[in-house]
This record gives sequence, C-alpha cells and structure tokens, in this order.
Amino acid sequence: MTQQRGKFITFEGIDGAGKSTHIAFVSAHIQRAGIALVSSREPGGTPLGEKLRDLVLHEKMHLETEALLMFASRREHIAQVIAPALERGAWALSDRFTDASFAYQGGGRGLALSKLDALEQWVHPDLQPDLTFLFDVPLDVARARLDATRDLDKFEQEKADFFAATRNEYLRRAAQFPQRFRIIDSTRSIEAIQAELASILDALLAA
Ligand SMILES: Nc1ncnc2c1ncn2[C@@H]1O[C@H](COP(=O)(O)OP(=O)(O)OP(=O)(O)O)[C@@H](O)[C@H]1O
Ligand SMILES: Cc1cn([C@H]2C[C@H](O)[C@@H](COP(=O)(O)O)O2)c(=O)[nH]c1=O
Repeated sequence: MTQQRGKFITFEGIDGAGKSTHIAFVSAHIQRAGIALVSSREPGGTPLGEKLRDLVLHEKMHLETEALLMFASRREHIAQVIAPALERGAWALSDRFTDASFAYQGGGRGLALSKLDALEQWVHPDLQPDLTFLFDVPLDVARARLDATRDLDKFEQEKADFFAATRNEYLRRAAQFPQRFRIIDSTRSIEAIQAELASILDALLAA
C-alpha cells in the first residue's frame, strides 16, 4: 500500500501577533490524534538555516540579499525536513514559510512581487501548505505584546508603516488563496483562539 502524504501546516502573522504561542498547542492536538509530526521554523529549521537566520535577523543587507537568504534557508529546510516528513506520512509544521517573504520582503520592504513569484517557482514549484493560519492583530496590539517581552531583532525594530504594509500583504495573500488560509483574530484570549484552532484541525484530521 502507498504511504499517504502528510499535511503541511504553516503559521504566519506580523511579529507579536501570537503565532509562536499556539504552535505547541497545535502540535499536541495533532499528536493526540496519533499522527507523527515535525515542527520547525523559518528562517532556520536546519543547522545551515539557523546560521542564515542569525545573519538575516541581525545584519544590515541589500533587500534582494535578504530575500535570497530567506529562500536559501527555505530550500535547505524543504530538502532536509519538510519533504522527507511529508513523504513518510508525517505532518510538517512550519513557523513561517513563503507567505512571510511576500509579506515582509514584498509588502514591508517593497520588493517586486514578480521576483518573489520567480523565487517561489524555482525553490518549491510543487509544494504549498495544506493549511496556513494567519494570526491577525492590529499593529498597536502586536507592538505592545513585543515591547512587553523581549529585545527586538532587525525586523521587530521596524516602524508602524512597515508592519502596516506587511499585514496588508498577508491579508491580500489570504484573499488570493482562501482555500488554504484561515485568518485567526488574535486579539481574543489564548483560550478562545485555541478552541478555534482545535475545530479547524479536527476538520483537517477528519478529511
Ligand atoms: N491572544 C493573546 N493574548 C494575550 N497575549 C498574547 C496572546 N497571544 C500571544 N500573547 C503574548 O504575546 C507575546 C508575543 O507572542 P508570540 O511570541 O507568540 O508572538 P509571535 O507572533 O510568534 O511573534 P514573533 O513572530 O515575533 O515570534 C507573548 O508574550 C505571548 O504570551
Ligand atoms: C520566513 C521569513 C521571515 N521573515 C522575518 C519575519 C520575522 O520578523 C523574522 C523571523 O522571526 P520570528 O519572529 O521567529 O518569526 O523574519 C522575513 O522577513 N521573511 C521570511 O521569508
């Protein structure tokens, strides 16, 4: 019998929207259904990808260098982690994927979306998430959450207009691909959000 391909789930949102808070919950919910999974992040997810992450989150660089490094990290992540997991029937969870490149490098920084389309076609022509959670909050809510918790990296130090453009591009992508995106209103309590995540996951588990 052929092994059924696993599902690929991605988590997106502007910094501070709350996506990382919910990944452990999603992971535990899927594992309770008896499904093996891998959970990783972008940029990063492999030893090489984590080195690229350190560079791209802390060094100033040309916008196109930044986009290329995001896709370099992604190429390695797909080859080493995501594709092998899906092929053996495990599910793969990724804290950010290509929608983040469209939102941050395209929306936030203004890189032509046609260049991102070309990179996407080159790096993963046949791979798209089965489900993308977009954790959505107004900018002031995200900023207040970030300020309360940590030292800010290069992206997190960007100004409100950068995040407004990033959020708009996320919402544009969600409207473009409604079959895979679920927009999660992340102004609600963590418990209310997790009840919604559980019901979306249960539908996917039953499919
Ligand atoms: N629904 C929520 N209500 C209140 N606080 C929240 C909520 N979700 C997350 N937080 C808090 O906001 C902070 C940022 O959350 P988290 O790290 O999950 O954000 P993030 O979107 O993953 O950010 P980044 O992308 O920068 O890693 C954390 O302190 C978290 O506890
Ligand atoms: C994948 C990807 C990420 N980014 C940015 C978005 C965030 O600011 C950081 C990653 O940090 P996180 O808070 O741990 O999610 O990187 C990007 O600009 N482009 C991308 O493709």
